Amino acid sequence: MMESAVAKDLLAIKARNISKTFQISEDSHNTVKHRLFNLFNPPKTKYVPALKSLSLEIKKGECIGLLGRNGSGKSTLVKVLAGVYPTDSGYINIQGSTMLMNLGVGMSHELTARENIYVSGSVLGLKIKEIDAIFDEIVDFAELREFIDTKIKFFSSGMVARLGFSIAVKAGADIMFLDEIFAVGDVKFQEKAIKVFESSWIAGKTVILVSHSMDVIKKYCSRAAFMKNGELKFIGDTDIAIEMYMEDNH
Ligand SMILES: Nc1ncnc2c1ncn2[C@@H]1O[C@H](COP(=O)(O)OP(=O)(O)OP(=O)(O)O)[C@@H](O)[C@H]1O
Repeated sequence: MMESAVAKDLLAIKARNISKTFQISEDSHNTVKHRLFNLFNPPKTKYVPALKSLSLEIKKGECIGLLGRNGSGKSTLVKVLAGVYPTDSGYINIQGSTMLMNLGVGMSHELTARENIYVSGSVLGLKIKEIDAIFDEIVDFAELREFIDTKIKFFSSGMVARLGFSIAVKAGADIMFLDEIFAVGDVKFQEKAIKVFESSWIAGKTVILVSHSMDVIKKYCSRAAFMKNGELKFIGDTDIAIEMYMEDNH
């Protein structure tokens, strides 16, 4: 067995041989006629192997980039590591609290901004009193005070994303999975978001950054991983990972 190169207490994430396959049922029997003629021919099940026996180690305090073409498995990987999806097989060890951020995910559109702050905070493990204490900061950061009691189904997508970002900024976690977050809000909000990202996340947390922006990956990541068809093809030097990704795009 290969021994870990890094002492266990220095690792934030250790994953060994993790796999995830999605099952999709392809129901082509949409019409009554189709159904009648296909009574004995059930819908087909398709299997999508999104992660194929993948292993990686991420050190505490690292900012690591995750590259790969659409559908290569990046979002599935961060969701599995953040505990959103179970794996089919393999082993994952996470040291610290985790938070997954992507645009608007986890928000309930039938609830108001206020209610969403409390629900999201609870999901992140905060007690009601702890949410009370950061509530105003979240609302101010998101610049959504006048809409605080509005159901978020009436928000623009940028407003929903701002709310999600602000909750993540104020609630925080040891390990942040950031899936294409730099597209949040308008330019003014983006500048504010980058400032927070640089001062409190890059400086003090473990960050896994999914981005199609090579400039962002180059600027912040000490290492990067390249994925293709559910496999981790490379993890290491950022420039090499970027080169592999660029080649895969040709
Ligand atoms: N919930 C799901 N149910 C079924 N299949 C899924 C699901 N989520 C992802 N997949 C499939 O798994 C594969 C990997 O998808 P994933 O979203 O992880 O890719 P990605 O690298 O994040 O892509 P993108 O750059 O477009 O965000 C794709 O083939 C996708 O169709």
